Amino acid sequence: MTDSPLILAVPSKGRLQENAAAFFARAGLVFTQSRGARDYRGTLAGVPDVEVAFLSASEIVSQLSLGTAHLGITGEDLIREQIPDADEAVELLTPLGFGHANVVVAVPQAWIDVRTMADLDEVAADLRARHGTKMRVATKYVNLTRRFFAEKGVSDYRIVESLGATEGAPSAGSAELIVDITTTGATLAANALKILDDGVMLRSEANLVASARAPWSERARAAATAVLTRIAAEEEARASREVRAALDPARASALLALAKEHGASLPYGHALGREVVLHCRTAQVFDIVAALQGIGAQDISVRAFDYLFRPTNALTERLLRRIG
Ligand SMILES: Nc1ncnc2c1ncn2[C@@H]1O[C@H](COP(=O)(O)OP(=O)(O)OP(=O)(O)O)[C@@H](O)[C@H]1O
Ligand SMILES: O=P(O)(O)OC[C@H]1O[C@H](OP(=O)(O)OP(=O)(O)O)[C@H](O)[C@@H]1O
Ligand SMILES: [Mg+2]
Repeated sequence: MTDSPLILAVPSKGRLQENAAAFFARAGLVFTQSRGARDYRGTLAGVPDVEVAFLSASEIVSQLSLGTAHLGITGEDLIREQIPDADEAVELLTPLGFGHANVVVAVPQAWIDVRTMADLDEVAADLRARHGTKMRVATKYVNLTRRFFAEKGVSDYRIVESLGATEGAPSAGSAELIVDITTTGATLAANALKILDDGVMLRSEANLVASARAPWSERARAAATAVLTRIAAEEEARASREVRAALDPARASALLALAKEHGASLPYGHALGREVVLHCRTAQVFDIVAALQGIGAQDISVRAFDYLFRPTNALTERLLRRIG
């Protein structure tokens, strides 16, 4: 255990799979499934001490929670639903910009007077009075639903656990309303359901998640640092540009002021003769070019990077802060 490798859990199916593989590929991290396609374990080409586990998004959450995986990619909705003490068990290192979906409370469109969570109290009272039954909520997000309904002060209801086709429950007569995940809203619309005005329980997306309970051996830490450093260097590269120009060395102080004003850096110094090299935020490029022209710079070029390695990065720092 003291020398265990890093276990990296990645989605093997479903919506997150392709995006997750593309995310690692961008950072030059390529999975190899050594013993054929039916093998649900793999490695990362060129990165030692990493074992890749191919699992469902929900299984990834279980393993992060138990500490049988160190790092994983999964949806925040599943983290919040499946781990009661999520903030103790895991650290969300960074949202990944894909797998966006909202967990929502939806009711039949035909309920024209029901618009907010508070209106559900009346629905519940009405059901009780007329039929002597409890209002039923179909969902697989049992824990998120209990927490959210309690926060909103709605208590007179019963959960009907649903493992698929949740949106069909109201028309099938197995529940009055639902809690489910939605992206485009097409499935809700197809089932004549509407989201309550204050019924968005969680805005979820895929996250890179670290387990606080996994055995973080020296080997696992070093491997995680190698992986996170590459991911961070690729993100930093996309957010940055290099600007080069020819500039009269006598304009050095104007150059320093320009760099400061635009939040750019002069990584190789500002007194190297006529050639100047700036690193800046991608969004600042054209402002900086104009400013450089303004102080007499010539032959200005702008380049993108594949990777940009800084002395430290937010991902590694966040992990190390958490696991000590
Ligand atoms: N429109 C969407 N519907 C469902 N999940 C989505 C959607 N968009 C993104 N996700 C994210 O993807 C995660 C996994 O969902 P997905 O349906 O791909 O998994 P799955 O492997 O099919 O699991 P299951 O069989 O339990 O649905 C969700 O928990 C959520 O975080
Ligand atoms: O808002 P939309 O874009 O219509 O997406 C929402 C639907 O997608 C998911 O189902 P999925 O296709 O994953 O099938 P599943 O329920 O079997 O997982 C989810 O459970 C919703 O039913
Ligand atoms: Mg699904």
